[in-house]
Parts: sequence; structure tokens; C-alpha cells
Amino acid sequence: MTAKIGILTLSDRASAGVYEDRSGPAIEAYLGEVLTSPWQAVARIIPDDRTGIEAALIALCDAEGCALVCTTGGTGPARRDVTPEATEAVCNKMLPGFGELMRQESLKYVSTAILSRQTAGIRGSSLIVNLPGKPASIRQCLAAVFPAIPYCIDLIGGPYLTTDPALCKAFRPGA
Ligand SMILES: Nc1ncnc2c1ncn2[C@@H]1O[C@H](COP(=O)(O)OP(=O)(O)OP(=O)(O)O)[C@@H](O)[C@H]1O
Ligand SMILES: Nc1nc2c(c(=O)[nH]1)N[C@H]1C(S)=C(S)[C@@H](COP(=O)(O)O)O[C@H]1N2
Repeated sequence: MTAKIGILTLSDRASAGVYEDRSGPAIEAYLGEVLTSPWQAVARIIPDDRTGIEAALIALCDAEGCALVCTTGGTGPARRDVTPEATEAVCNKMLPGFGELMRQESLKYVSTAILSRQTAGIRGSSLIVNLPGKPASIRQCLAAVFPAIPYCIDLIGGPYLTTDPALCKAFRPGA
């Protein structure tokens, strides 16, 4: 079964073409390296507008049936940063450990890591994970949490994801 994975870039300027989106492609590149099971990207770029973000998350989870949705951008303290609020609004269960671990990992690279309010949660049988907007943050954050993602997706009834063990040792209790 081919797993669909949503890649949602939240950026006023990238969505308007002021600069090229480099963070969405960084997510796709990381997934392409680490996943050994079949998957397909569903990528979108939209502005930092809460109603629009919620609608896009709902469409990626419910209509597209994405097992995993990775967002990038809009996690900081600025007035327009509302990705965590939109994520929480559409999720029926939050997984705060994801944000805690990603911030801890990011602190090894930047002291401003604590400014990200990034989180994760479950909507139905989809896992939503927030990543910061900076292209360099993508690999750092995903590498920290990815070992737990395949088992999380098992637990919510999603497709069986496998990873290249040289790059990511996915942990499944009892496996
Ligand atoms: N998707 C992206 N692609 C490439 N660079 C990005 C992206 N998102 C952020 N950046 C870079 O990181 C910097 C800070 O990101 P931040 O998310 O704080 O932007 P911002 O001030 O919220 O503006 P915007 O929402 O328009 O991206 C940006 O100025 C840009 O250089
Ligand atoms: N790994 C990593 N995490 C990071 C950063 C980064 O460059 N690398 N930038 C920080 C900064 S400066 C901000 S303001 C917050 C929120 O960024 P966002 O609003 O683009 O999501 O993420 C933080 N987390």
C-alpha cells in the first residue's frame, strides 16, 4: 500500500513567490532518503492564515488520506505564526513529546530553538507534525523524531512504514 504523506509549507512570502520554498522540498528529500516502503508526497504551500491552515490540514488528513502530514513554518511567536493553534484545533489527541524532543535537538544548533511552539497530534488516522520554517531545521527535527513515527502510525491504523536502518532505526516494541 502506498502511503500518502502531506507536506504543508506555511509562509506568507513563499506562498506569494517572494522567495522559493526550500523547506517543503527539504521534507520531501528527507523522506525520500529515509523511507524504504512506498510513499507519495502531497505538497501544498499556503499563507500563515489560521482558517486556511485548518482547512488544508483537514483536506490532507480526511480527503487525501495522508498517514503523516509534516508542516513547516508558522511555529514562532510572531503575530502571524498560528500553525500550532491550527494543528491543535483539528486534532483529537495531542502528542507533546514531539515538540519537546525537537526543541531539545534544535538547541544543539540554535539558542532560538525555544521560540518554536512546534507540536504534533492525531487527527483520525493521520499524524500531524509541525516543523519550524527554516530550511536547515527540517532534517535536524525530523531525524530526532522519525524513529517513533512508524510505530505511531501503526497505532492509529495507518500503513506500515519501513525505514533504512542506516539512516533511521524505527522502533517497534516487540519487533
Ligand atoms: N519555506 C521556506 N523556504 C525557504 N526559506 C524559508 C522558508 N520559511 C522560512 N524561510 C527562511 O527563514 C526565515 C525566517 O522564517 P520565518 O518563518 O520566521 O519567516 P516569516 O518572517 O514568518 O515570513 P514568511 O511567513 O513570509 O516566511 C525567512 O526569512 C526565510 O529566509
Ligand atoms: N532546528 C532549528 N530549530 C529552530 C530554528 C532553526 O534555525 N533551526 N529557528 C528557530 C527560530 S529563530 C524560530 S523564530 C522558531 C519558529 O520558526 P517558524 O515561525 O519559522 O516556525 O523556530 C526555531 N527553531
